[in-house]
Amino acid sequence: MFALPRFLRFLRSRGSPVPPRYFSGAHGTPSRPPYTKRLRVLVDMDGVIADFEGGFLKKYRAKYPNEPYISLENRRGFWVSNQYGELRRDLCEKAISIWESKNFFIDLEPLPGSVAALKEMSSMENTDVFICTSPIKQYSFCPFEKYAWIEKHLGWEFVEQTILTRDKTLVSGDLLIDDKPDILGVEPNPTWEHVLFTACHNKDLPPCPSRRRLLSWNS
Ligand SMILES: O=c1ccn([C@@H]2O[C@H](COP(=O)(O)O)[C@@H](O)[C@H]2O)c(=O)[nH]1
Ligand SMILES: [Mg+2]
Repeated sequence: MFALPRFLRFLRSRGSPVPPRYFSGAHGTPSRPPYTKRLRVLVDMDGVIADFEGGFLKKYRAKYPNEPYISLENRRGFWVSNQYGELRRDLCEKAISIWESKNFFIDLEPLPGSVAALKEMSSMENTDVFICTSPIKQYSFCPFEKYAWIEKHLGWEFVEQTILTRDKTLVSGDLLIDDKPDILGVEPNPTWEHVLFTACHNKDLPPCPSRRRLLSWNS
């Protein structure tokens, strides 16, 4: 399990220079002196840099003060709507209504340390950082607000680095930092290695020796 400083050292070790014969452009000309292979890090948004779970619970309790709720301590499983539906069938729709509402995504708080960590990673030599996030299908507000959130908290330059996709397996990268335990799509062999970001809903999953975990953005 990584804490942030060790994770940053790991990134530095992954972004090491490679000899020119392994990395050249057209006609054998060097593509990017001094012959380095750049490390491409894909970073998820909800549950990794934006506090989706905390923002959801706050707005759910404000909208439905008399309904039962699930504390963050007791959250299990990636899908909030499923766990609320198991609590009581109609609560599934009530949960969905929260993130389908205007201002849900723009109002999310950054997770502690996430903004500084993204800026630090993107300033590292030979490292490209992209935000890779799945918008909800009810698209009235979510895609716009995700871009607006990124500009607000990370700056305009990160908007250029943003990928909105419902299928992350189609995006190429070296690492994908994501809180979802199973990232599936049409591509059975994505190029990236999934680093599981610890969140309230996945904290109790048994350790998996083949998968790295990042504990948080704080050291
Ligand atoms: O119960 C839920 C919980 C989350 N969502 C939405 O899924 C995506 C998750 O995106 P990631 O890029 O994997 O973080 C996000 O848009 C949530 O709003 C959901 O639909 N149901
Ligand atoms: Mg996520």
